[in-house]
Amino acid sequence: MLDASEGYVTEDGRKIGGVVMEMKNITLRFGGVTAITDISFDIREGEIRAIIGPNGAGKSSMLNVISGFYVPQEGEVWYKGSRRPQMRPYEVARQGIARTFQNIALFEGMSVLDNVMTGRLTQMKTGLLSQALWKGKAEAEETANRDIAEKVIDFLEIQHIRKTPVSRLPYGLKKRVELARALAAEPTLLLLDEPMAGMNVEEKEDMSRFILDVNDEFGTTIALIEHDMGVVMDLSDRVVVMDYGKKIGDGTPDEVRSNQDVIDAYLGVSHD
Ligand SMILES: Nc1ncnc2c1ncn2[C@@H]1O[C@H](COP(=O)(O)OP(=O)(O)OP(=O)(O)O)[C@@H](O)[C@H]1O
Repeated sequence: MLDASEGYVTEDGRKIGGVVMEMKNITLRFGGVTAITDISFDIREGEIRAIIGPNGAGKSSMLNVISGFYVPQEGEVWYKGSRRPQMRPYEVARQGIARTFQNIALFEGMSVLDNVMTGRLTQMKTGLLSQALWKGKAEAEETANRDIAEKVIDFLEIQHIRKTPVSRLPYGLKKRVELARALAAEPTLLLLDEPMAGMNVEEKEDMSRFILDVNDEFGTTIALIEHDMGVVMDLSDRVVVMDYGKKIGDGTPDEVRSNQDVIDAYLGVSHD
């Protein structure tokens, strides 16, 4: 089992640090529907952590609790060693948590570069008033933000489309632009909601490589939901398995693969 309090070393030699986020006994209800029942798990620094489970298991709801979009009726969210008080999603984003969405949420009429720049908004320090009063300061911040956006664009190999309106891009590239926008916020924790959904094999391979490269190059901790089991098992260091709102498995891909509850609930059935 991988539960050493100071972290662990992965099979491929990457050092995983201490706990960066901890969900403690989370219960989330929508009226009479209990989407999440008493779930606890942690996410460690530098880790790629997957949340899997059949349709309706509560995975997106859990991601929405992490990102502050939903407030659970019970339980505690701990981030960087402190209990997180109730916060609005933009405040959570300011704390270094960025996300992508299951259904692409980009500004279709805007260029790739401008979309990626919107990822900097949560990090901007200069308000409108000081922008008016201190033009120089605002310009310096704009330049710094643009530099970060360009760096991310280079890293994800989308320079050639930086001026192209998003509406003209194929699906796989839109997903990559969404990843770029999330990365532009320089997050500590990156949440990916089905990053490969709807992609062909080649696009999935590209996306997997970029996720691994982001983790490796920037040390970004990543939590992701994904249905493609091959992808999940290849990418992830540890996997949480949910079923009907409950946690039925938690461990390395090998541990999860051989867990009978998981096999019964999920792995024996095709969800593509
Ligand atoms: N906003 C909501 N209002 C009411 N019920 C909801 C809401 N969001 C989710 N649910 C319910 O909570 C349960 C968990 O849904 P959730 O979308 O979190 O599952 P999921 O594992 O992400 O599913 P999928 O793989 O299909 O995306 C489902 O029964 C769903 O109908």
